[in-house]
Formats: sequence, structure tokens, C-alpha cells
Amino acid sequence: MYHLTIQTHFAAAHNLLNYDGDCENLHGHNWKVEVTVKTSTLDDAGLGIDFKILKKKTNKVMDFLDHKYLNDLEPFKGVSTSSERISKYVFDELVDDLQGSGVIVERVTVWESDNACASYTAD
Ligand SMILES: Nc1nc2c(c(=O)[nH]1)N=C([C@H](O)[C@H](O)COP(=O)(O)OP(=O)(O)OP(=O)(O)O)CN2
Ligand SMILES: [Zn+2]
Repeated sequence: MYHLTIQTHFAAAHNLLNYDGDCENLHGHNWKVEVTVKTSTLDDAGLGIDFKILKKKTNKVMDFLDHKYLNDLEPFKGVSTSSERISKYVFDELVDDLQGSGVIVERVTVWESDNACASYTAD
């Protein structure tokens, strides 16, 4: 199995719900997003999926999040916009987009700072 990883980022504002601390107040992050996919097959160029294509698909999701107040976005209505929730959202969007391509989304990791991240995987 081949495992391919790309990184991208977005900047946004959010606040946690039901959280007793500073993070319940409006604040922002420059989130780094890491996507890992897997595939057992390669194309004629020896690629599992072109990094450019994977980045383009991921950046479509980033465009939806970038420079937004995440709590106002439909997918996060009424829930706390934690890095956990963001990682699952990005994961689900990529699963939809890569349906039928033979490329499996393995993991999405969302870093909200240099030293804290959350990941979502299928299992
Ligand atoms: N499991 C999670 N814990 C926390 C999340 C999260 O998404 N998942 N998010 C937050 C807040 O968004 C908050 O902005 C982060 O706060 P904190 O970790 O305190 O970040 P700092 O940069 O202020 O870190 P310091 O090391 O304390 O300076 C909180 N928890
Ligand atoms: Zn935060």
C-alpha cells in the first residue's frame, strides 16, 4: 500500500461551546491541515494520485473555511468547532470527492498550533 501526504492551511475565527475557559471567547487560529491517503495502484506516471490534484481537492475545502467564523458555517451549526470536528469535516468532504477513484482517505490531521493537533480516521 502507498501512503501519500499533503499539507495545506487556512485561517479562521471560532469559539468553543460548553467550554469553561478562554477558548469560549471569539479567537482565531492559522490551522495547518495534513491529509494522508492510501492506494495500492499507481498510474502510468508512477503516481498514486498527483499531489497537485490532492492539494486542489483539499484546498476546495480550505476555501470554504478560510477567513470565516466557523461557528456560523452550516456544517458546524450548534456544535463546538474543535479541531476534532474540523478534522472530521475535512475527512468527510474528501471521502465524497475521492469516491470511486481508488484512493482512500486515511487520516486528516488539523494543527491549531505548533504543538496541538487532532486527527480523524475511518476506524
Ligand atoms: N482537544 C481539544 N482541546 C482544545 C481545542 C480543540 O480543538 N481540541 N481547542 C482549544 C481552543 O481552540 C484554544 O484556542 C486553544 O487553546 P490553547 O491550547 O490554550 O492554545 P494556546 O495557544 O493558548 O496554548 P498555550 O500553550 O496555553 O499558550 C482548546 N483546547
Ligand atoms: Zn481555538
